[in-house]
Amino acid sequence: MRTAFTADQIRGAEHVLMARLPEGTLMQRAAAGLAAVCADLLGRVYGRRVVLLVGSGDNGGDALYAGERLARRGAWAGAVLAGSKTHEAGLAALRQAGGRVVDGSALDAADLIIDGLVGIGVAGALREPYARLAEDANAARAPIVAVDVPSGVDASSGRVQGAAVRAKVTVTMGACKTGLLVDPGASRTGTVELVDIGLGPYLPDPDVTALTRDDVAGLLPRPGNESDKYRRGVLGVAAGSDLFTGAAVLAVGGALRAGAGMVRYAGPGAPVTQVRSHWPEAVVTELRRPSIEDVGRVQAWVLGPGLGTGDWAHELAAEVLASDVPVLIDADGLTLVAGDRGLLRRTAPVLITPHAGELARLTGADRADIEADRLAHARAAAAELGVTVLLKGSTTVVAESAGPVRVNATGTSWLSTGGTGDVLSGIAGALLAQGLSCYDAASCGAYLHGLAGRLAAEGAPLTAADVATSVPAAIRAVTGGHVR
Ligand SMILES: NC(=O)C1=CN([C@@H]2O[C@H](COP(=O)(O)OP(=O)(O)OC[C@H]3O[C@@H](n4cnc5c(N)ncnc54)[C@H](O)[C@@H]3O)[C@@H](O)[C@H]2O)[C@@H](O)CC1
Ligand SMILES: Nc1ncnc2c1ncn2[C@@H]1O[C@H](COP(=O)(O)OP(=O)(O)O)[C@@H](O)[C@H]1O
Ligand SMILES: [K+]
Repeated sequence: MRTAFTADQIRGAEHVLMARLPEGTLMQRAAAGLAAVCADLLGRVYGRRVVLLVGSGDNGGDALYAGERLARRGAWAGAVLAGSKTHEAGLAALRQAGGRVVDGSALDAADLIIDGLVGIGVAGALREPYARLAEDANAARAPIVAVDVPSGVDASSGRVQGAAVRAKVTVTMGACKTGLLVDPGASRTGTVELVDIGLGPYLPDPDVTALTRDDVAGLLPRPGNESDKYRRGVLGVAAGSDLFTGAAVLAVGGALRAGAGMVRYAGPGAPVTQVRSHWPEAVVTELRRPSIEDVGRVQAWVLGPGLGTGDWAHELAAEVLASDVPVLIDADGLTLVAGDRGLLRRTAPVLITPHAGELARLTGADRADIEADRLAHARAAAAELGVTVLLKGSTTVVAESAGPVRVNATGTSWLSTGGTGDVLSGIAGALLAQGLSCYDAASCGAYLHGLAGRLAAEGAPLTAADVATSVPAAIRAVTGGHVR
């Protein structure tokens, strides 16, 4: 499990550790790790031009001491001093090693730029001259190594409020910061390299986690020798309408590929015809009235993709939500719930899978605000509605009212095409039906969906149906595909 922490959590741990060590020890550990990553990136250090962007805090100190180390190995090291004050001991060390103070024009001829403007001590958007220096560094041809976090990215949320450095590598000290895993910050971060400064024993429970391949392999249900289709878990899918037939086909497809023992599809005539012709494996009930009475037993429901939002859909949603099994609510199901919160009053678990626009409809928050601070909004919605929230988008996050938020890192922007969300609801629904909790079904579902997207795309456009087709390959990639 990967873990990440807020700036406050890191500061708290650093405080305890620092009290036990001689002054300056942590900064030297940080600078040594930073210089090693820079040297790797440069290949040859001797004679290369390294420009340090140095802010007024300890982040600038890290950069100066790393510059000192590179200068001792023969690099040309020039520090641009951006703040009203400078880490004096660090600057003296740099000078001692042959480094110098330069102005921003040195960025143009740099082979490598070290961003030590600000780290976890920053509040709000970058001020001048930091903001302009961040933009000049982005415009230069040299790669940027960010110290701790790319300056301009909020370490605790991933929020970017103005100019921000776009790093090739972020060398983060002690532990990963939440903002490095969540967009928009994550897309400024490049590769994350963690430098161990001995913080581990002093860290609290993480703010966010990200499942690794091994975690997912451990969580995914597999049929045992005694399994049959009912014991593996039957998923009901209430989706599709005469207007939207594709959503039903895609949700059922995602569910079948993700290992449901059986999928029972329930809907009106037009999607029924489509689901039957695409998926002979599904057991289909054509609904003449909005009732699930004749559908048969299921262990979980997916409710909403393409369902419509009229009275018929509302009645069907009420019936599904009156059942005593977990329900995943997506798409039109979310619009229905937004108009009638009372539908959520139930004792069995609920997993909602909105994109930012759907969450905005549910909570009244502004869509742009949700995209700017996904974690806070997902957490708040989970607490307010009493459900598990999987918030889709460039970074998918899974939140419950308490505990760490799970962030998914497997996605690809090729997934931003119509219908891929319907496939995700089928995948996560199938995992719910197989007995995973909402939290695990959502986070494993997002992991497999993202990976299936990557496998389907291979750097070119994909369709939602391609994503469903690639789910078994994604599962094989996760589990090692043992033949039993
Ligand atoms: N505390 C520790 O034990 C360690 C800290 N380390 C480094 O220290 C960093 C934190 O250092 P600091 O707490 O000094 O904070 P930073 O260096 O991150 O930033 C604080 C400075 O930035 C200025 N500032 C704040 N908001 C700004 C804005 N919007 N625009 C421009 N300037 C702004 C402040 O006036 C202050 O001088 C970490 O990110 C890490 O790089 C490492 O040396 C490892 C050990
Ligand atoms: N830029 C992106 N990077 C990674 N994944 C993305 C991106 N944009 C969208 N996605 C993913 O694609 C899917 C789109 O779902 P959704 O918005 O519900 O579309 P639809 O309703 O058409 O199915 C979600 O899983 C989302 O996380
Ligand atoms: K930085």
